Amino acid sequence: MAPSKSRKDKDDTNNPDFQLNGIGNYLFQKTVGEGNFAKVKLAKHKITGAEVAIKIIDKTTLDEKKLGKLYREVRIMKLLNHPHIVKLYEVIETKYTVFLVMEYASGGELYDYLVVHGKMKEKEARIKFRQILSAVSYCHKKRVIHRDLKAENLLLDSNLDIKIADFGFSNYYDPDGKLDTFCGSPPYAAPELFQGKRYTGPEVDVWSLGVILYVLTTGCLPFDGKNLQEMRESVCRGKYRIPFYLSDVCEKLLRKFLIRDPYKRSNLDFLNEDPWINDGFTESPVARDVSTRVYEDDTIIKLLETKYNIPPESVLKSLRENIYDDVAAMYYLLYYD
Ligand SMILES: CC1(C)C(=O)N([C@H]2C=Cc3c(O)cccc32)c2nc(Nc3ccccc3)ncc21
Repeated sequence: MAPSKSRKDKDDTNNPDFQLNGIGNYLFQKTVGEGNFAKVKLAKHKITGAEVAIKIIDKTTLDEKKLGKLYREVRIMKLLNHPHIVKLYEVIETKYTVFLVMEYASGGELYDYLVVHGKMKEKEARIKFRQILSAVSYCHKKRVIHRDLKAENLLLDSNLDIKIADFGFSNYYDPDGKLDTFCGSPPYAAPELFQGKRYTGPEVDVWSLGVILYVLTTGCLPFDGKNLQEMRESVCRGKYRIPFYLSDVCEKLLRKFLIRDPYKRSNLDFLNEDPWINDGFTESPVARDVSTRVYEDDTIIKLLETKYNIPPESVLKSLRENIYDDVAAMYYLLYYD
């Protein structure tokens, strides 16, 4: 941590970038979130007026290992392009700071939504849960696991649709390999993580999804404890109360997620025929790849050229070469507007 100055203000760092009122084509508006290495500000794109959220990471506070994790998070965010995952628009890096310009989810955390509105009816929970499953299944197909799925990381946009955020704990996984980093938040962590066992990857997200389904439909956590030891015992015992109002099909679905044996709780394919998941829908949320949104949309490229004098070839170059620069950001901001 950079030596703190005598001033007691929030920006307790020597990093000059933290005193800015904007960066690139963006003007900061207000702080939306604050962590120990990063700050997230709501910002406005000067040219299109679009609202974005900019995650500002102070590199001077990161050691080699944490810096490596940051660049891995950015690489993974660049890979992901799904309607229910927060979109990365632009990456701006200075000597001291990384600015991740991302989609702003104006509805805030699903966690806060549940605190305010209480548990969801199964019909509403199904819609939200299908969105979450579609996004997580998309990640798993790209060999990416999130590892910190929880109600606090599930954001809502202005239509109250799900936007999965915070891939800070995410990683690639090898279907034949093993990972051993204990990640995530205890109430959502799979038993094998508490037991320090190595794991493949998707199965730890599958457990967290079971906890999320329980939280959506009951407004409570299935496993709880007043300290980590009690929490661990509760999770490893794997017993949780089923409220009377929960439907049989929902109870059966919970049982498919909250299986203590990681080898039985393998991946999300079991959802294709699940009656609760597919009630009222013709297609499973994990069936096919709904995610790749159409890119190189001619109308947007034309608009960028006529209204903003951006040559089409430079837009296509940035999009095709996965360069998250100001040109790509213009395209995304107009495309998602
Ligand atoms: C850039 C990105 C993805 C991000 O890192 N955060 C932070 C910041 C606060 C926070 C949180 O409270 C939970 C998860 C992620 C985050 C974002 N927060 C939002 N909206 C929001 C709006 C009102 C309250 C909370 C979040 N949109 C996009 C992001």
